[in-house]
Amino acid sequence: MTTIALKSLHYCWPGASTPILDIASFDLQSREKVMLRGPSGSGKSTLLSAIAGVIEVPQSSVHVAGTDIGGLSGRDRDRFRVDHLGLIFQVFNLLPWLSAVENVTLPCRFSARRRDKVGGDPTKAAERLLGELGLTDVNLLNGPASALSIGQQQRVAAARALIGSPEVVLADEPTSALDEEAKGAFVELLLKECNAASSSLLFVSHDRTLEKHFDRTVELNMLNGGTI
Ligand SMILES: Nc1ncnc2c1ncn2[C@@H]1O[C@H](COP(=O)(O)OP(=O)(O)OP(=O)(O)O)[C@@H](O)[C@H]1O
Repeated sequence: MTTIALKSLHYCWPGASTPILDIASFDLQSREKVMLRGPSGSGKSTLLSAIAGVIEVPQSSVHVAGTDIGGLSGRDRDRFRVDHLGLIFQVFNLLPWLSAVENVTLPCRFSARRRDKVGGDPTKAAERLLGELGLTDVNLLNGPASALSIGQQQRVAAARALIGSPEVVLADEPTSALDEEAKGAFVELLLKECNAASSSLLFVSHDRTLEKHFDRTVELNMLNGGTI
């Protein structure tokens, strides 16, 4: 089954003279784990924004988890995003005044679907996920997120993306702040948890050493119809 289906995807940032995205077609299958590579400025983050419905891409076809994103109002896109997508960014965007566990349960506060998929107490689910990702210290789990190291914040961001088993996890260079050993270990954990949640993963990275962990690698320059 296809989880992401893009057809004739074009996008030009306001004021730019050429489109940054010009993609004839791209599919991501259910449970597939794909690495997206491309030079800096080639449009990788822009592509994730189009898939997440953060930017509008008129006259393009973007289907995610069976829904035509372009057919949704802004409000429905926000609802769709929290119901069906897990997002991990380069900057982890944790709420510093909440604890690690409270950050992880946030999607369940905003999405009944994610809460139902947890099928029990979201706090317990958050603690389980954080434990799987190697965070078990109760003081860390219940203390403010502002007290966490970069590597710990990244695990919290991953658990927040995965809670309630979204169909798709989009990760934008989440390993860029980590050393070589920590990068590989984090990707392995992320893939294991995506498998457990039956989530597809589109993972942006420049790092060729991580390629071996994924089902396939897609070069944005090859997808993009000669815009670069
Ligand atoms: N909000 C925005 N407004 C206008 N132009 C933008 C905006 N965001 C990105 N761009 C432009 O779109 C192009 C692609 O940026 P994008 O961040 O998608 O690339 P990237 O491949 O993710 O880069 P990097 O690997 O450096 O993160 C760049 O030229 C950038 O300046």
